Amino acid sequence: MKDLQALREKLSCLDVELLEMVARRQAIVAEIGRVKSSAGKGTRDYAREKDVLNLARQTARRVGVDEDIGEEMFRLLIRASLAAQELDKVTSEKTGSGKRALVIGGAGQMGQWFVRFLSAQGYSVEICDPKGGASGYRCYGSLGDTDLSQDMIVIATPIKETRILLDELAVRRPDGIIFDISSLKGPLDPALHNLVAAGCRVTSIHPMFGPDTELLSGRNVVFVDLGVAEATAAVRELFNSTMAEQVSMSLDDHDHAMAYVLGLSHAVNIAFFNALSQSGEQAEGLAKFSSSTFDAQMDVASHVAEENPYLYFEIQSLNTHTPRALVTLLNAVTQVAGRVLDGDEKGFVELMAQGKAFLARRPEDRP
Ligand SMILES: O=C(O)C(=O)C[C@]1(C(=O)O)C=C[C@@H](O)C=C1
Repeated sequence: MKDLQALREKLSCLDVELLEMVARRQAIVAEIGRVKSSAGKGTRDYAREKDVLNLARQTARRVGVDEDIGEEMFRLLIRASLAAQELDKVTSEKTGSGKRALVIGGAGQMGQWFVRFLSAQGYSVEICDPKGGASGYRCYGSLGDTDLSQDMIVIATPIKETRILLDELAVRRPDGIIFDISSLKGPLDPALHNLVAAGCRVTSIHPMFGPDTELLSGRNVVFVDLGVAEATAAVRELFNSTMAEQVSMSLDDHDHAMAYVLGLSHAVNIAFFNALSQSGEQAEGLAKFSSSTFDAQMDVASHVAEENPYLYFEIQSLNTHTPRALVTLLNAVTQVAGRVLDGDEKGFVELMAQGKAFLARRPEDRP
């Protein structure tokens, strides 16, 4: 027993040293970030990352550590480097210095993300939300309480509410740049164009990431330009100091894509956990025999089950492209069932081959 305690104490000392070394690494990484930034270089350097990971694998092999563990550790460290360098860049560029921003729906999850993001850029952020705002921010209970004199107005509210707010803004015609972050654009089409017609500087974006996201590398922000180039350029500028991929799309192409990217993937997961819950099986029981595929699918499904069901219903029901996506899903399930129940091995293998060929076309460099 004494030996065990002595060994654990030795191990704890090493763990502390390991973390001290991580801190030293991060200090150097911060310096590298500033050097790259002042030389006008991008934050991410894939070639260098490859070298870092190769060195990690080689060293792991030499010292008798599993190579995958060596690589995993350094992937994690690189992610931490990128997140720190990105935040440093966003904060140091101070794009919003001396300017005011209003986040409507600033108490919601994505609203809070924008409050933090704009504050980091140096904006003086105000919140409009009946639920109140975070402490330290000026807060309005309703749109009627502010004179809308802010330089930037973000609308981060549910889709139906956004439509009403856009109509109100079209009447009041604020001077600032206006943008919404809704998951669907079709339901907002008339209201957005109303604002354009009213002479407002408005654009529409869709951040393709959740409110917990800290690092924008590998994440997409979709821009739906409404013909007011100045507004789109101003909102693009907000993301220029980040590593987010800026993607342009028309309003209809956006909703068409979202019927699959959001609608189909949500529906598959909702169907999956409901099939399980209606099967009579117990989650605890299944967990005992779970396979890696089942665990991975359960993780995604659990994530979906935690999301806001009202928002998820809006994403399904307000998209005119949803019926097509859902019918495609029904057909696909029917096909799988048909080939299995008919004992059609050749057909089943063909289905899997088709899917494999489709998936092989995904780009490799995802975060
Ligand atoms: O070498 C750099 O440019 C770094 O910023 C350091 C580092 C790393 O953590 O090793 C981080 C991000 C880059 O994409 C590559 C490597």
